[in-house]
Amino acid sequence: MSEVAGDSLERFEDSHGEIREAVEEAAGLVVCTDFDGTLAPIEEDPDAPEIDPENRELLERLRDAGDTRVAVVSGRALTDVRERVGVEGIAYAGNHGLELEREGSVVVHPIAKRHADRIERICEALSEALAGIDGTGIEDKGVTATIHYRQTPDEAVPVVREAVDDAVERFGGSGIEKTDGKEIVELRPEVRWHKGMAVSMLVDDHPDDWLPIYIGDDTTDESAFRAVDDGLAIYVGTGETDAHYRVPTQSGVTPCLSALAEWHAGTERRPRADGIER
Ligand SMILES: O=P(O)(O)OC[C@H]1O[C@H](O[C@H]2O[C@H](CO)[C@@H](O)[C@H](O)[C@H]2O)[C@H](O)[C@@H](O)[C@@H]1O
Repeated sequence: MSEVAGDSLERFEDSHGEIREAVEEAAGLVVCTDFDGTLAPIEEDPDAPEIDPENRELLERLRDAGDTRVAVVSGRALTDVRERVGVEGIAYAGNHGLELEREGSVVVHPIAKRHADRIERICEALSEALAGIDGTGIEDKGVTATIHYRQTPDEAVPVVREAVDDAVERFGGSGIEKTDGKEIVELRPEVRWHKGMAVSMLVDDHPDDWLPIYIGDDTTDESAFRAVDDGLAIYVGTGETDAHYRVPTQSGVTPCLSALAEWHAGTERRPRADGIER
């Protein structure tokens, strides 16, 4: 991973020349983006985030540009992220890729589905165990769950984490694993599947000369950055990352999407190898 401060990771805004060239040389774009902290700012209340309206318009513009695939790839449940983004005719991945909607049809990872009842039991146990701890939230997302402690008093955070460990031990068996995110602990089935694999599936739907792009801000986005290693991986933030470029803050995502849309729109379409008009 590259350490951002003072290392070789270039800012998106300082690299317009090379990024524009990559976009203009590509026959098409597969633009995948994370939701929380990327399309929408991080909020104290996990239920509060709304997509920045300009980002919604830019996703629509990219969708309509021709020779593009747009996808939102989120840790939220599929139905939740689809509603928050509100753009029709694009792909969505929910629950870190365990749920994938392409061309209107939804596939849920079959092993993850089988573990959903364990996730439910853990959430129920945690609702009781954490009822007295102000500011702690449990988000049951079906095949995964998120325990939020952003608004929990600092001294109570270890208590929350311990309660999560206990509940997983009692009801999760060996099938449930824990991961950390931004002021959250997430519980998910122990299956070899992550955002990067969902992104690879989306990219593989398209010819090799299309440019894969991923924009994200959190640890779970790192697998997706690696999945687009031959394209553009854009990290939102100032931490360590495997991405190629960074925008330091969420507000930098709009100019980034806007530049990609503008450069792609200005690209002269090459004739397709199969002779079909683009
Ligand atoms: O993959 P993402 O779309 O980035 O989703 C990751 C998690 O995002 C949400 O939690 C985060 O955002 C909340 C609202 O800004 C914030 O309160 C929380 O502290 C963050 O961790 C969401 O609630 C989770 O389900 C997602 O897994």
